[in-house]
Amino acid sequence: MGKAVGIGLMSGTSLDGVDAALVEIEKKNGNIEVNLIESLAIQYDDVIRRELMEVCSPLSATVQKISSMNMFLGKEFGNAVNKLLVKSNRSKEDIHFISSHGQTIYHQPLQGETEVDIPGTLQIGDISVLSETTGIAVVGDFRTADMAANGQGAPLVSYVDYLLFHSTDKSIAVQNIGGIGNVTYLAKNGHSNDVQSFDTGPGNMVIDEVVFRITNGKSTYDKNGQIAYKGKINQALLDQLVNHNYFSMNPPKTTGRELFGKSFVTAIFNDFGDIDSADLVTTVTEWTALTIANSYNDFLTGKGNAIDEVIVGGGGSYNPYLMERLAYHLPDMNVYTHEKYNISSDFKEAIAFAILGYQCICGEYNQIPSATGADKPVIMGKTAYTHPDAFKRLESLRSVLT
Ligand SMILES: Nc1ncnc2c1ncn2[C@@H]1O[C@H](COP(=O)(O)OP(=O)(O)OP(=O)(O)O)[C@@H](O)[C@H]1O
Ligand SMILES: CC(=O)N[C@H]1[C@@H]2OC[C@@H](O2)[C@@H](O)[C@@H]1O[C@H](C)C(=O)O
Repeated sequence: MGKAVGIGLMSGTSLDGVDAALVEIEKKNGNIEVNLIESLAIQYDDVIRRELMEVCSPLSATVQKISSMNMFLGKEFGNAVNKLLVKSNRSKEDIHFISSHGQTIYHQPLQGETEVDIPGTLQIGDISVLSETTGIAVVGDFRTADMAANGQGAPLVSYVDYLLFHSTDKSIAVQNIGGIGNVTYLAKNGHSNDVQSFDTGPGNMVIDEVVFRITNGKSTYDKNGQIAYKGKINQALLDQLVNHNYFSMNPPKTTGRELFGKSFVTAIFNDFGDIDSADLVTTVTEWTALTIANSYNDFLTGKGNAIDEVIVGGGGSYNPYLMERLAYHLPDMNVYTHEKYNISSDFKEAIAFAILGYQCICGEYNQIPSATGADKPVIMGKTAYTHPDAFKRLESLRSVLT
C-alpha cells in the first residue's frame, strides 16, 4: 500500500495556539506506521486568546462572535498549514489531506433539564475556509459522530494510544496533561475493546488561570513550575478542591472549561484569595497531580487493573514540579514522558488527529466505544474540499488505499 502524506492540526483546551504536524502514514499488515516529517506551533496572541475565552463562556459568547470566530480560526489554521509547507519545503500538491480537530468552545456530555437540552460538543475553525486557505482537502469535526452513537465525544486519542502503545508485557496508562487531563488505560495483552479512558479532571487549566490572575495577565502559565516551587501547600484549599463532585463520578466521563474554567477559579479567589499567591499556585498544582493519582486509585488500580508504567504527554509534562508530585503520588509505577518512545509530547495530539483523519478517509472505524462510552463503533469526521484538484488528490489517495 502507498504512503499517505497528511497534516494533523490540534488546538486544545488550553487555548494557547495550534500545533501542526506533517506526517507520512502507511498501513503495513494491518498496522499503522506514522513518521513525523516536520512540525510547527503557532501561539495565539493576547487578542485572539481573549476573544476565544469569551466564546467559550455562555455568559459572554454571542452567536455573532461564534460565527466570526469559526471563520477566523479556519483562516488561522490555514495560515499555520501554509507556514508548515514553507518550513518543510513542500507544496500543497504534496499533501493528500489535512485533519483538523478544531477549537472546542463548548462540551456538554450530559443530558440537560429539558428534552431539547441533549448532550453536545462544538469545535470551530471552519473546514471549508481551511480548505480554501490551503488548497488541500480537509477532514474535521470528529466528536459529533461519537456523540451520535451516545458516546461522550471524548477522549478520542485513546484510539491512537492503543495503536502506538499496546503491549504484551506491561500494563500502561497514557496520561495527557493539556488544559484538561485524560488517561488511556491499556491492559497488558489487552484488545482494543478493553481500552478504558476518561478525563481525570483539570490538566493545566486551573494552574494557568490562577497564574494569569496573580501576575495581572503578564504570564499565562507557570513556566517550569517556578512559582509552584516557591510556595507551600494550603491544606484547607486542597481539601476543598479534592472534594469536587467530578472526581466521584464513574467513567466514562469527560469535562472541560465548563466545570474548571474561569468561574471555578473565581470561586477559589472568593474563598481563599487572602492566602499567599505562590501558595495558591503550589496548591492547585499539587491538586492537579493528586486528581490524576486518585483517579487511578479509584477507577483503575482500585478495580484490579494493575499499572506498570505511566507515559505522560501534553504541556504539563514540561512542568517539573507537577511531574515530581505525580511521581510522588504514584510510588509503585514508572512515570515517563512520550519522549522515551521518541514521540514529541508537544505534537502527539496533532499526529493523533492525522491518524484519525486518515482512517476516516480509508472508511474505517476510528473510535473505541469502550473508551468514549458509545453504543457502537463509528467512523468519525467530515470532509471539505473547495476545488476539484483538492478533491482529486484525496481520491488519488483513496484509490491507492482500496
Ligand atoms: N515549560 C512549561 N512549564 C510549565 N507548564 C508548561 C510548559 N510548557 C507548557 N506548559 C503547560 O502546558 C499547557 C499547554 O498544554 P497542551 O498544549 O498540551 O494543551 P492543549 O493541547 O491545549 O490541551 P488539551 O489536551 O486539554 O486539549 C500550557 O497552557 C501550560 O500550562
Ligand atoms: C471536548 C474536548 O475537546 N476534550 C478534550 C480536552 O482536552 C483533553 C481532554 O479534554 C480530552 O477529553 C479531549 O481531547 C483529547 C485530544 C482527546 O479527545 O483525546
